Amino acid sequence: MIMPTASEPIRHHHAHPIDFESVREVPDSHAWPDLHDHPTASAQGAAVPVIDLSATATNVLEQLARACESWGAFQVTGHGVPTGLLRRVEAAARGLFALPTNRKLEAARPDDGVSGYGRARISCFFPKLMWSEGFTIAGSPLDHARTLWPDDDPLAFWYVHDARVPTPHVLHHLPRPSNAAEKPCCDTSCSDVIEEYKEEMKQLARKLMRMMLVSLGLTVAEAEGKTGWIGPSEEAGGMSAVLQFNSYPVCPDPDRAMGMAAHTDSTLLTLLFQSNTSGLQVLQVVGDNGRDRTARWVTVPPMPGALIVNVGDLFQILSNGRYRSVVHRAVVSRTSHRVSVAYMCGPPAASKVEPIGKLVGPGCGPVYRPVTWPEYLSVKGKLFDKALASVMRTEVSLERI
Ligand SMILES: C=C1C[C@]23C[C@H]1CC[C@H]2[C@@]12CCC[C@@](C)(C(=O)O1)[C@H]2[C@@H]3C(=O)O
Ligand SMILES: O=C(O)CCC(=O)C(=O)O
Ligand SMILES: [Fe+2]
Repeated sequence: MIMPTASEPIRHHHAHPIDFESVREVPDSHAWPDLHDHPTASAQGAAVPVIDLSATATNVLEQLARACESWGAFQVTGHGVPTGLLRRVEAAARGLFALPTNRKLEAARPDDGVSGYGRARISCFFPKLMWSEGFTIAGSPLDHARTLWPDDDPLAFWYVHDARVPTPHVLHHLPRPSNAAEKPCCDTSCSDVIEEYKEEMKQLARKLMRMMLVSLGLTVAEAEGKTGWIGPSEEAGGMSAVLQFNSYPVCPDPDRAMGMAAHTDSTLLTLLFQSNTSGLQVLQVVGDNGRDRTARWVTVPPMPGALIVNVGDLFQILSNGRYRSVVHRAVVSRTSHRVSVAYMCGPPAASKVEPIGKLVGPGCGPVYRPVTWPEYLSVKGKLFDKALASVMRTEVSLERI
Protein backbone atom coordinates (compact mmCIF):
# COMPACT_ATOMS: atom_id res chain seq x y z
CA MET A 1 0.00 0.00 0.00
CA ILE A 2 1.26 3.47 -0.68
CA MET A 3 2.04 4.73 2.75
CA PRO A 4 1.01 8.21 3.62
CA THR A 5 4.20 10.17 3.94
CA ALA A 6 2.76 12.74 6.27
CA SER A 7 2.39 11.95 9.94
CA GLU A 8 0.56 15.22 10.44
CA PRO A 9 -2.39 16.12 8.18
CA ILE A 10 -1.25 18.44 5.37
CA ARG A 11 -3.16 21.56 4.40
CA HIS A 12 -3.16 21.63 0.63
CA HIS A 13 -3.06 25.12 -0.72
CA HIS A 14 -5.00 24.64 -3.90
CA ALA A 15 -8.46 25.52 -2.64
CA HIS A 16 -9.78 25.55 -6.17
CA PRO A 17 -9.92 22.20 -7.97
CA ILE A 18 -7.89 21.98 -11.17
CA ASP A 19 -9.84 22.00 -14.36
CA PHE A 20 -9.53 18.30 -15.11
CA GLU A 21 -11.28 18.70 -18.44
CA SER A 22 -8.77 21.07 -19.94
CA VAL A 23 -5.36 19.99 -18.60
CA ARG A 24 -3.20 18.31 -21.20
CA GLU A 25 -0.72 16.74 -18.78
CA VAL A 26 -0.64 15.73 -15.15
CA PRO A 27 0.70 18.67 -13.14
CA ASP A 28 3.36 18.07 -10.49
CA SER A 29 0.77 18.60 -7.75
CA HIS A 30 -1.04 15.47 -9.02
CA ALA A 31 1.92 13.28 -10.06
CA TRP A 32 2.31 10.28 -7.76
CA PRO A 33 5.78 8.75 -7.74
CA ASP A 34 4.91 5.32 -6.36
CA LEU A 35 1.78 4.12 -8.11
CA HIS A 36 3.33 0.72 -8.76
CA ASP A 37 4.20 -0.08 -5.18
CA HIS A 38 2.80 -3.57 -5.63
CA PRO A 39 2.34 -5.61 -8.79
CA THR A 40 -1.10 -5.59 -10.33
CA ALA A 41 -2.45 -9.11 -10.61
CA SER A 42 -3.14 -10.41 -14.08
CA ALA A 43 -6.71 -10.92 -15.17
CA GLN A 44 -6.29 -14.69 -14.92
CA GLY A 45 -5.23 -14.48 -11.28
CA ALA A 46 -7.52 -14.84 -8.32
CA ALA A 47 -10.57 -12.60 -8.38
CA VAL A 48 -12.72 -11.04 -5.70
CA PRO A 49 -15.59 -13.50 -5.08
CA VAL A 50 -19.01 -12.93 -6.63
CA ILE A 51 -21.89 -14.00 -4.40
CA ASP A 52 -25.43 -14.44 -5.62
CA LEU A 53 -27.71 -13.45 -2.76
CA SER A 54 -30.81 -14.74 -4.47
CA ALA A 55 -29.43 -18.24 -4.70
CA THR A 56 -31.67 -20.72 -3.04
CA ALA A 57 -28.67 -23.00 -2.88
CA THR A 58 -27.53 -22.71 0.63
CA ASN A 59 -23.87 -22.15 0.99
CA VAL A 60 -24.24 -18.38 0.71
CA LEU A 61 -23.21 -17.99 4.35
CA GLU A 62 -20.06 -20.04 3.80
CA GLN A 63 -19.25 -18.01 0.71
CA LEU A 64 -19.67 -14.82 2.71
CA ALA A 65 -17.43 -16.10 5.49
CA ARG A 66 -14.71 -17.11 3.03
CA ALA A 67 -14.91 -13.83 1.14
CA CYS A 68 -14.77 -11.74 4.32
CA GLU A 69 -11.91 -13.71 5.84
CA SER A 70 -9.72 -13.88 2.81
CA TRP A 71 -10.55 -10.71 0.88
CA GLY A 72 -12.60 -8.32 2.98
CA ALA A 73 -14.53 -7.58 -0.20
CA PHE A 74 -16.89 -9.27 -2.63
CA GLN A 75 -19.38 -8.48 -5.36
CA VAL A 76 -23.07 -9.25 -4.89
CA THR A 77 -25.62 -10.09 -7.53
CA GLY A 78 -29.22 -11.07 -6.94
CA HIS A 79 -29.43 -8.26 -4.37
CA GLY A 80 -32.84 -7.04 -5.52
CA VAL A 81 -31.83 -3.43 -6.24
CA PRO A 82 -33.45 -2.62 -9.61
CA THR A 83 -30.96 -1.97 -12.41
CA GLY A 84 -33.07 1.02 -13.49
CA LEU A 85 -32.38 2.65 -10.12
CA LEU A 86 -28.64 2.00 -10.51
CA ARG A 87 -28.75 3.67 -13.93
CA ARG A 88 -30.64 6.64 -12.52
CA VAL A 89 -28.28 7.09 -9.60
CA GLU A 90 -25.33 7.04 -11.99
CA ALA A 91 -27.05 9.70 -14.06
CA ALA A 92 -27.69 11.75 -10.92
CA ALA A 93 -24.00 11.48 -10.01
CA ARG A 94 -22.91 12.53 -13.50
CA GLY A 95 -25.37 15.41 -13.39
CA LEU A 96 -23.99 16.63 -10.08
CA PHE A 97 -20.39 16.57 -11.23
CA ALA A 98 -21.31 18.21 -14.52
CA LEU A 99 -22.42 21.34 -12.66
CA PRO A 100 -20.17 24.33 -13.27
CA THR A 101 -17.32 24.63 -10.76
CA ASN A 102 -18.73 27.74 -9.13
CA ARG A 103 -21.99 25.94 -8.42
CA LYS A 104 -20.14 23.00 -6.93
CA LEU A 105 -18.03 25.30 -4.80
CA GLU A 106 -21.17 26.83 -3.36
CA ALA A 107 -21.62 23.42 -1.81
CA ALA A 108 -17.97 23.09 -0.68
CA ARG A 109 -17.56 20.96 2.41
CA PRO A 110 -16.60 23.15 5.35
CA ASP A 111 -13.25 22.29 7.02
CA ASP A 112 -14.98 20.89 10.07
CA GLY A 113 -17.94 19.33 8.22
CA VAL A 114 -18.81 15.96 6.72
CA SER A 115 -21.21 16.95 3.93
CA GLY A 116 -20.45 18.80 0.75
CA TYR A 117 -18.30 18.99 -2.34
CA GLY A 118 -14.53 18.64 -2.34
CA ARG A 119 -11.56 16.35 -2.35
CA ALA A 120 -11.52 13.13 -0.32
CA ARG A 121 -11.09 13.66 3.38
CA ILE A 122 -7.95 11.51 3.39
CA SER A 123 -6.19 13.86 0.95
CA CYS A 124 -4.48 15.61 3.82
CA PHE A 125 -2.40 12.51 4.53
CA PHE A 126 -0.75 12.52 1.12
CA PRO A 127 1.66 15.00 -0.41
CA LYS A 128 0.06 14.69 -3.86
CA LEU A 129 -3.50 15.45 -4.86
CA MET A 130 -5.89 12.88 -6.25
CA TRP A 131 -7.44 12.83 -9.70
CA SER A 132 -10.97 13.00 -8.38
CA GLU A 133 -13.65 15.08 -6.81
CA GLY A 134 -16.33 14.00 -4.41
CA PHE A 135 -19.66 14.85 -2.99
CA THR A 136 -20.56 13.66 0.48
CA ILE A 137 -24.14 13.58 1.67
CA ALA A 138 -24.88 12.84 5.30
CA GLY A 139 -28.56 12.96 6.19
CA SER A 140 -31.42 13.61 3.81
CA PRO A 141 -30.43 14.63 0.29
CA LEU A 142 -33.34 17.03 0.08
CA ASP A 143 -32.57 18.81 3.34
CA HIS A 144 -29.01 18.86 2.23
CA ALA A 145 -29.82 20.49 -1.09
CA ARG A 146 -31.98 23.07 0.65
CA THR A 147 -29.21 23.99 3.06
CA LEU A 148 -26.51 24.11 0.45
CA TRP A 149 -28.44 25.97 -2.18
CA PRO A 150 -31.21 27.80 -0.30
CA ASP A 151 -32.30 29.90 -3.28
CA ASP A 152 -32.29 27.42 -6.05
CA ASP A 153 -31.73 23.77 -5.71
CA PRO A 154 -29.77 22.17 -8.53
CA LEU A 155 -30.22 18.75 -6.99
CA ALA A 156 -33.95 19.15 -7.31
CA PHE A 157 -33.63 20.91 -10.62
CA TRP A 158 -31.60 18.62 -12.81
CA TYR A 159 -33.92 15.97 -14.00
CA VAL A 160 -32.81 12.51 -14.69
CA HIS A 161 -34.68 10.86 -17.39
CA ASP A 162 -33.70 7.59 -18.93
CA ALA A 163 -30.16 8.03 -17.71
CA ARG A 164 -29.71 11.07 -19.95
CA VAL A 165 -27.50 13.63 -18.35
CA PRO A 166 -27.07 17.27 -19.24
CA THR A 167 -23.57 17.82 -20.59
CA PRO A 168 -21.42 20.51 -18.97
CA HIS A 169 -21.94 22.60 -22.07
CA VAL A 170 -25.72 22.48 -21.71
CA LEU A 171 -25.51 23.12 -17.97
CA HIS A 172 -23.51 26.27 -18.45
CA HIS A 173 -26.13 27.65 -20.78
CA LEU A 174 -29.24 26.66 -18.93
CA PRO A 175 -30.89 29.51 -17.08
CA ARG A 176 -30.53 29.17 -13.33
CA PRO A 177 -33.91 28.16 -12.00
CA SER A 178 -35.50 31.14 -10.28
CA ASN A 179 -37.56 29.01 -8.00
CA ALA A 180 -36.99 25.41 -7.07
CA ALA A 181 -40.74 24.87 -7.07
CA GLU A 182 -40.87 25.60 -10.80
CA LYS A 183 -39.73 22.22 -11.85
CA PRO A 184 -39.93 21.02 -15.38
CA CYS A 185 -42.77 18.55 -15.33
CA CYS A 186 -41.44 15.05 -15.66
CA ASP A 187 -39.62 12.28 -13.97
CA THR A 188 -38.04 12.51 -10.61
CA SER A 189 -35.39 14.89 -9.38
CA CYS A 190 -31.84 13.92 -8.47
CA SER A 191 -32.61 14.22 -4.80
CA ASP A 192 -35.58 11.88 -5.18
CA VAL A 193 -33.36 9.35 -6.89
CA ILE A 194 -30.74 9.71 -4.21
CA GLU A 195 -33.35 9.33 -1.47
CA GLU A 196 -34.74 6.20 -3.12
CA TYR A 197 -31.23 4.81 -3.56
CA LYS A 198 -30.39 5.39 0.11
CA GLU A 199 -33.50 3.52 1.15
CA GLU A 200 -32.67 0.52 -1.06
CA MET A 201 -29.08 0.49 0.20
CA LYS A 202 -30.28 0.62 3.78
CA GLN A 203 -32.38 -2.52 3.35
CA LEU A 204 -29.55 -4.31 1.58
CA ALA A 205 -27.00 -3.24 4.20
CA ARG A 206 -29.18 -4.59 7.00
CA LYS A 207 -29.62 -7.86 5.19
CA LEU A 208 -25.88 -8.18 4.58
CA MET A 209 -25.06 -7.24 8.17
CA ARG A 210 -27.43 -9.90 9.41
CA MET A 211 -26.03 -12.54 7.05
CA MET A 212 -22.44 -11.66 7.85
CA LEU A 213 -23.08 -11.86 11.59
CA VAL A 214 -24.80 -15.22 11.13
CA SER A 215 -21.86 -16.35 8.99
CA LEU A 216 -19.67 -15.66 12.03
CA GLY A 217 -21.69 -18.19 14.03
CA LEU A 218 -24.40 -16.05 15.61
CA THR A 219 -28.07 -17.02 15.47
CA VAL A 220 -30.41 -14.59 13.68
CA ALA A 221 -31.84 -13.56 17.05
CA GLU A 222 -28.35 -12.98 18.39
CA ALA A 223 -27.35 -11.04 15.30
CA GLU A 224 -30.36 -8.76 15.67
CA GLY A 225 -30.15 -8.53 19.44
CA LYS A 226 -26.42 -8.03 19.75
CA THR A 227 -26.31 -4.93 17.72
CA GLY A 228 -29.90 -3.72 18.05
CA TRP A 229 -29.53 -1.62 14.88
CA ILE A 230 -30.37 -4.30 12.35
CA GLY A 231 -33.44 -5.80 14.02
CA PRO A 232 -36.85 -5.49 12.40
CA SER A 233 -38.07 -2.68 14.62
CA GLU A 234 -35.08 -0.32 14.46
CA GLU A 235 -35.62 0.45 18.10
CA ALA A 236 -32.09 1.75 18.50
CA GLY A 237 -32.58 4.13 15.59
CA GLY A 238 -31.32 1.82 12.86
CA MET A 239 -28.03 2.14 11.11
CA SER A 240 -26.75 5.45 9.90
CA ALA A 241 -25.06 6.13 6.62
CA VAL A 242 -23.19 8.60 4.50
CA LEU A 243 -23.51 8.64 0.74
CA GLN A 244 -20.30 9.39 -1.15
CA PHE A 245 -20.30 10.27 -4.84
CA ASN A 246 -16.91 10.04 -6.51
CA SER A 247 -15.92 11.36 -9.90
CA TYR A 248 -12.73 10.40 -11.72
CA PRO A 249 -12.32 12.52 -14.86
CA VAL A 250 -10.37 11.20 -17.81
CA CYS A 251 -6.66 11.61 -17.27
CA PRO A 252 -3.93 12.30 -19.86
CA ASP A 253 -1.42 10.08 -18.01
CA PRO A 254 -3.18 7.50 -15.80
CA ASP A 255 0.13 5.85 -14.83
CA ARG A 256 1.14 8.94 -12.88
CA ALA A 257 -2.19 9.91 -11.32
CA MET A 258 -4.15 8.41 -8.45
CA GLY A 259 -7.95 8.46 -8.39
CA MET A 260 -8.36 7.59 -4.74
CA ALA A 261 -5.35 6.65 -2.63
CA ALA A 262 -5.17 3.34 -0.78
CA HIS A 263 -7.30 3.27 2.36
CA THR A 264 -9.74 1.21 4.36
CA ASP A 265 -13.25 2.51 4.96
CA SER A 266 -14.17 3.73 8.46
CA THR A 267 -17.50 1.94 8.26
CA LEU A 268 -19.18 -1.31 9.21
CA LEU A 269 -19.79 -2.01 5.54
CA THR A 270 -19.55 -0.04 2.34
CA LEU A 271 -21.80 -0.85 -0.61
CA LEU A 272 -20.13 0.47 -3.72
CA PHE A 273 -21.63 0.95 -7.15
CA GLN A 274 -18.87 1.44 -9.72
CA SER A 275 -21.06 1.60 -12.83
CA ASN A 276 -19.51 -0.04 -15.86
CA THR A 277 -16.07 1.52 -15.69
CA SER A 278 -13.12 -0.29 -14.22
CA GLY A 279 -11.03 1.49 -11.57
CA LEU A 280 -11.42 -0.14 -8.17
CA GLN A 281 -8.52 -2.26 -6.97
CA VAL A 282 -8.28 -4.20 -3.72
CA LEU A 283 -5.05 -5.19 -2.04
CA GLN A 284 -4.69 -8.93 -1.78
CA VAL A 285 -2.19 -9.95 0.83
CA VAL A 286 -0.60 -13.27 -0.04
CA GLY A 287 1.53 -15.36 2.29
CA ASP A 288 0.80 -13.26 5.34
CA ASN A 289 2.87 -15.11 7.90
CA GLY A 290 4.29 -12.13 9.67
CA ARG A 291 7.61 -11.88 7.85
CA ASP A 292 6.93 -13.09 4.37
CA ARG A 293 4.16 -10.76 3.32
CA THR A 294 3.59 -9.98 -0.31
CA ALA A 295 0.70 -8.10 -1.71
CA ARG A 296 -0.76 -7.29 -5.08
CA TRP A 297 -3.45 -5.04 -6.47
CA VAL A 298 -6.42 -6.92 -7.87
CA THR A 299 -8.81 -5.06 -10.14
CA VAL A 300 -12.49 -5.59 -9.35
CA PRO A 301 -14.02 -5.87 -12.81
CA PRO A 302 -17.32 -4.07 -13.34
CA MET A 303 -20.21 -6.53 -13.56
CA PRO A 304 -23.52 -5.26 -14.92
CA GLY A 305 -25.99 -4.86 -12.06
CA ALA A 306 -23.57 -5.99 -9.34
CA LEU A 307 -22.64 -4.08 -6.20
CA ILE A 308 -19.35 -4.33 -4.34
CA VAL A 309 -19.27 -4.85 -0.59
CA ASN A 310 -16.25 -3.77 1.44
CA VAL A 311 -15.73 -4.85 5.02
CA GLY A 312 -15.00 -1.68 6.98
CA ASP A 313 -12.88 -1.03 10.07
CA LEU A 314 -15.88 -1.13 12.43
CA PHE A 315 -16.86 -4.60 11.24
CA GLN A 316 -13.30 -5.70 11.89
CA ILE A 317 -13.77 -4.46 15.46
CA LEU A 318 -17.19 -6.11 15.80
CA SER A 319 -15.87 -9.45 14.54
CA ASN A 320 -12.83 -9.20 16.82
CA GLY A 321 -10.51 -9.21 13.84
CA ARG A 322 -11.97 -12.25 12.05
CA TYR A 323 -13.26 -10.23 9.13
CA ARG A 324 -10.65 -7.73 7.97
CA SER A 325 -11.32 -4.35 6.46
CA VAL A 326 -9.98 -4.27 2.93
CA VAL A 327 -7.31 -1.88 1.65
CA HIS A 328 -8.48 -0.50 -1.69
CA ARG A 329 -7.86 2.34 -4.11
CA ALA A 330 -9.18 3.68 -7.40
CA VAL A 331 -7.08 4.18 -10.51
CA VAL A 332 -8.02 6.44 -13.42
CA SER A 333 -8.37 6.07 -17.14
CA ARG A 334 -7.29 7.90 -20.27
CA THR A 335 -10.61 7.42 -21.99
CA SER A 336 -13.50 7.04 -19.52
CA HIS A 337 -14.86 9.45 -16.99
CA ARG A 338 -15.73 7.13 -14.13
CA VAL A 339 -18.19 7.78 -11.32
CA SER A 340 -18.83 5.64 -8.28
CA VAL A 341 -21.35 5.85 -5.46
CA ALA A 342 -20.48 4.51 -2.01
CA TYR A 343 -23.09 3.87 0.66
CA MET A 344 -20.98 4.06 3.80
CA CYS A 345 -22.82 2.41 6.55
CA GLY A 346 -22.26 2.56 10.29
CA PRO A 347 -24.03 2.17 13.60
CA PRO A 348 -26.21 4.88 15.18
CA ALA A 349 -23.97 7.66 16.47
CA ALA A 350 -24.45 6.87 20.14
CA SER A 351 -23.84 3.10 19.92
CA LYS A 352 -20.58 1.64 21.05
CA VAL A 353 -19.03 -0.87 18.66
CA GLU A 354 -17.02 -3.61 20.33
CA PRO A 355 -16.06 -7.23 19.73
CA ILE A 356 -19.14 -9.43 20.01
CA GLY A 357 -19.11 -11.45 23.24
CA LYS A 358 -19.73 -14.77 21.52
CA LEU A 359 -16.64 -14.31 19.38
CA VAL A 360 -14.50 -13.60 22.39
CA GLY A 361 -13.47 -16.66 24.29
CA PRO A 362 -10.78 -18.10 26.51
CA GLY A 363 -7.43 -17.51 24.89
CA CYS A 364 -8.93 -14.95 22.57
CA GLY A 365 -9.94 -11.87 24.49
CA PRO A 366 -11.43 -8.76 22.94
CA VAL A 367 -8.82 -7.26 20.67
CA TYR A 368 -10.42 -3.80 20.48
CA ARG A 369 -11.90 -1.39 22.95
CA PRO A 370 -15.45 -0.05 22.47
CA VAL A 371 -15.78 3.00 20.20
CA THR A 372 -18.67 4.97 18.73
CA TRP A 373 -18.66 5.81 15.02
CA PRO A 374 -18.05 9.54 15.59
CA GLU A 375 -15.16 8.72 17.96
CA TYR A 376 -13.62 6.39 15.41
CA LEU A 377 -13.99 8.90 12.58
CA SER A 378 -12.22 11.47 14.65
CA VAL A 379 -9.35 9.04 15.43
CA LYS A 380 -9.15 8.16 11.72
CA GLY A 381 -9.02 11.85 10.82
CA LYS A 382 -5.89 12.16 12.96
CA LEU A 383 -4.13 8.81 12.57
CA PHE A 384 -5.41 7.49 9.22
CA ASP A 385 -3.92 4.00 8.68
CA LYS A 386 -2.83 3.73 12.33
CA ALA A 387 -6.40 4.28 13.57
CA LEU A 388 -7.40 0.63 13.96
CA ALA A 389 -4.24 -0.25 15.84
CA SER A 390 -4.83 2.69 18.14
CA VAL A 391 -8.18 1.33 19.35
CA MET A 392 -6.69 -2.05 20.21
CA ARG A 393 -6.64 -2.97 23.85
CA THR A 394 -3.13 -2.40 25.06
CA GLU A 395 -2.81 -5.81 26.69
CA VAL A 396 -3.28 -7.50 23.31
CA SER A 397 -0.02 -8.03 21.55
CA LEU A 398 0.28 -6.47 18.09
CA GLU A 399 1.35 -9.88 16.82
CA ARG A 400 -2.20 -11.10 17.19
CA ILE A 401 -3.58 -8.93 14.43
C1 LIG B 1 -18.38 8.43 7.19
C2 LIG B 1 -17.23 8.77 6.69
C3 LIG B 1 -16.30 7.83 6.00
C4 LIG B 1 -15.35 8.76 5.29
C5 LIG B 1 -15.19 9.83 6.33
C6 LIG B 1 -16.65 10.15 6.69
C7 LIG B 1 -17.27 10.97 5.54
C8 LIG B 1 -16.55 10.75 4.20
C9 LIG B 1 -16.03 9.32 4.00
C10 LIG B 1 -14.96 9.19 2.92
C11 LIG B 1 -15.53 8.95 1.51
C12 LIG B 1 -14.38 8.80 0.49
C13 LIG B 1 -13.28 7.87 1.00
C14 LIG B 1 -12.91 8.21 2.46
C15 LIG B 1 -11.71 7.39 2.89
C16 LIG B 1 -12.75 9.70 2.60
O1 LIG B 1 -11.75 10.33 2.45
O2 LIG B 1 -14.00 10.25 2.92
C17 LIG B 1 -14.13 8.00 3.32
C18 LIG B 1 -14.00 8.18 4.83
C19 LIG B 1 -13.59 6.91 5.56
O3 LIG B 1 -14.10 5.83 5.29
O4 LIG B 1 -12.71 7.04 6.42
O1 LIG C 1 -14.42 4.73 -6.64
C1 LIG C 1 -14.10 3.67 -6.14
O2 LIG C 1 -14.12 2.61 -6.74
C2 LIG C 1 -13.65 3.62 -4.69
C3 LIG C 1 -14.27 4.68 -3.83
C4 LIG C 1 -13.96 4.50 -2.40
O3 LIG C 1 -13.10 3.74 -2.02
C5 LIG C 1 -14.73 5.24 -1.38
O4 LIG C 1 -15.59 6.06 -1.74
O5 LIG C 1 -14.49 4.97 -0.20
FE1 LIG D 1 -13.25 3.36 0.13
